[in-house]
Formats: sequence, structure tokens, C-alpha cells
Amino acid sequence: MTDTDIKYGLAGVVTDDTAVSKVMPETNSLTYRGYAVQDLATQCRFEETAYLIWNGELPSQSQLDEFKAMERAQRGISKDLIDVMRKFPKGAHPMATLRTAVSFLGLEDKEIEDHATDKLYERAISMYAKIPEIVAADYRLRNGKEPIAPMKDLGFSENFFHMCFGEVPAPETVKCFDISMTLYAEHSFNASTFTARVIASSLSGIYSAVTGAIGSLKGPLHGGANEAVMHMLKEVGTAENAKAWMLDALATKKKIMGFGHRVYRSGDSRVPTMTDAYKKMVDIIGTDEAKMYWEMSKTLDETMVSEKGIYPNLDFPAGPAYYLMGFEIPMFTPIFVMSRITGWTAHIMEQLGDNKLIRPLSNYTGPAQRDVTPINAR
Ligand SMILES: CC(=O)SCCNC(=O)CCNC(=O)[C@H](O)C(C)(C)COP(=O)(O)OP(=O)(O)OC[C@H]1O[C@@H](n2cnc3c(N)ncnc32)[C@H](O)[C@@H]1OP(=O)(O)O
Ligand SMILES: O=C([O-])CC(=O)C(=O)O
Repeated sequence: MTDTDIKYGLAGVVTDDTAVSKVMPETNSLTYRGYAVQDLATQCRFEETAYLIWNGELPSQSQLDEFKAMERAQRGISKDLIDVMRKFPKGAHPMATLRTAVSFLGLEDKEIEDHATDKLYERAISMYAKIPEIVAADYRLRNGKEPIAPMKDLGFSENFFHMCFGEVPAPETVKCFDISMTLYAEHSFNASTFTARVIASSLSGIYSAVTGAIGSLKGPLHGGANEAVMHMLKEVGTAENAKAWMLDALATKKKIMGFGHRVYRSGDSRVPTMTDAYKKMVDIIGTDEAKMYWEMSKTLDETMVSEKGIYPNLDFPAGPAYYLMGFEIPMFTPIFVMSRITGWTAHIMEQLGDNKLIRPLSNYTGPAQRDVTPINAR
């Protein structure tokens, strides 16, 4: 093997087939099962997209009703899990607590390693129903409040707001959140999805695969960037400071969170739709602070594009949009998990539907073979 055979970070390498989604950097577009993501985000509720990602087709009204009933029947985490969560170390990051809580769901399910598609689907729906409650309960416990039980007559997004805050905001705010859920749901072989497929490929079980995927998504080069973006906006401080801050950050070779992408080189297909939702949140909230973040974001974006030709990714508008919806910054990446659980589990099912152990090769760069020196002679 020569160096030219190596694609560091697997950049540009095609490793398998998928029918779940298609990322088209040449046209800045993304489809889930053939449907443009911006059409799904604006014309469908997240529940319809979730059904599509798992089943390959958009649901009829009766299929959607049945699907919603299945999800709602799975709502409600155990008292044992809530008791375990009460004992989590104070100050642990919510992505770390979510990773542990999802692993605990696997213990409660006795880690049944059944790879039949219908069994995997049942477990996928169970996690999709329970993860929002884990995220909301963790938020409340960290703030010294008791968890709020899910309500079975509320939609997916409405129920999440209810479990966090005890109330559901105006439909326009729920719609902005729902749009973000659809945009975050799936993105082919990104790092966390690939992690899930690698773990699934050893036949380790769906909970192991999702737990590993959560660990991968947590990093700031991947899903953790939506939190890092909001920390960055807070550090910038004022809209007037945005250009100078960016120029200084670029001069000192800082990584600017929420910009750049491994696959898209001239813009992320999901950004225009999420930017519209962010603007909508700015108009709904209407405060000087909200308007200031909007102006600041525009200046950061314009400066980065004109100076470096590097475009924002989905995390750039999603972070401040979640902030304006009232969520604490450390909840942003767990909220991403509530959506991406659909894509991850669709890929796990696809992987196990025609499994081959994922095991690439490496180019060895260590010492040449040598003899062991006895310990008393070293
Ligand atoms: C939902 C998601 O996961 S979307 C991604 C979220 N992640 C982020 O927003 C984190 C910030 N962005 C990044 O770190 C990167 O753009 C990544 C990790 C997303 C993609 O990385 P790669 O494909 O490996 O690109 P790579 O790091 O090689 O960048 C190519 C060049 O652009 C520069 N670049 C890329 N992104 C950025 C950035 N955000 N800030 C500053 N420079 C950047 C690199 O420094 C590099 O420059 P060089 O050639 O002079 O060394
Ligand atoms: O595709 C990627 O590398 C990262 C990304 O945008 C996602 O997972 O949504």
C-alpha cells in the first residue's frame, strides 16, 4: 500500500450502499427517501418524517395515526431510570447523562440481541418515545425540579416542551422546533451514523449502537457544535463586535464553530430552512437581545464567507434558535439526538438487513519487527 491509497478520515471514501438519504453537495441538496428535506420540514410534521425514514414512504392519515399511537404507547420512562438519573454526578454534561440513560434502557430491555427488522423497529420507536423524556427530566433534575410526566394527547414536539417547561408555546414556536427536528433527522454516513453502523455490524445490539452514536455526536466537530455556536455568540457579546471578533479569530487560526462541512463545500442544504426558522424565532421573541443575536449571526456569516469562503452548517442557525426557544445551551445536542435517533436506527436496520462486519485496513507506521529484550536487560 502507498500513501496515495490512504484517505485520511475516510474523506471521499464510499463504504456501503444506503437507501435512507442522499447528500448532493454539487447542488446543495439533501433528500430523505427521495423527498427534499426543505419540503418535508415545511410541509410535514416531524412524526411524518420519522415514519418516512423508517418505512420508506410518507404515511397515509391512518398509517400516521397508528404510528403516533405506537409512539405514545411507548412514552414513560421507569421510576428506576429516574432514580438512577437522580444519582448522576452534579455538573455532568447532558450528552454524557443521555448516553448513560440510553445504555440503561438497554439493560431494562435485557439487551435482547434480536436483529429481526420488526424487533429493531419496536426498539427504535421505544427510544424515539423515551429519549425526549430523558432529556427533559435531566434538565429539570439539574435545576432542582421534579420531572414532568409525558402527556399522551400531545404531539412529539408539543410533548417535549410540556415535559421541559410544563406548558406548550404558541404553534409558531412549536413549528420552528419541529422544522429543526426534521432537518436534523438524517444525513447519510456522518460520524455518528457510521459509528452506529460499525457497532451494529459486530452484532452487538441496537442499544450499544445508539449509545456509541450518542458518544460520537457529542463531539464539537459534529453535533456538539450547536452548543459551541451559542457559546461563541455569547463570547462575541455585541453585533458591533462581530466582524472584529471573526477577523481576530481567523488571524489566530481558531476553528469557528458552526462553519465548514466534510461533504458540503459551498453551503449546507439545510441552512436556508433553519435560518428562516431562526428569524421567525427572533420575530416571535422580539427582544433587543434576540435582534442583536440575529445581526451578529449575519455579520459572522458574511465575514467568514468573504474572508475564507467557508459556509455555515446546520448547527449555526439551530443553536441560537434553540436558545430563543428557551432551552439551556447544554440541552442543544441532546435535542439533536431526539431527532437523529430516527436516522441512526434506520441505518442500523439497513446494516443488519444485509450485514457485513465493518473492518477497514490501516497503514502501519510504527517500528520494524524486533526481538523482545528480557526485562533485566532493558
Ligand atoms: C451537524 C454537523 O455535524 S455539521 C459539522 C459541525 N461542526 C462544526 O461546526 C465544527 C467546525 N467545523 C470543522 O471543524 C470542520 O469544518 C469539519 C470538522 C466540520 C469538517 O472538517 P474537514 O472536512 O476535515 O475539513 P478540514 O478541517 O480539512 O478543513 C479544510 C480547511 O478549511 C478550514 N476550516 C474548515 N472549517 C473551519 C472552521 N470551522 N473554522 C476555521 N477554518 C475551518 C481548515 O482549517 C482547513 O484549512 P487549511 O486547508 O488551511 O488547513
Ligand atoms: O454529515 C456530516 O458529516 C455531519 C452532518 O451534517 C450531520 O450529521 O448532520
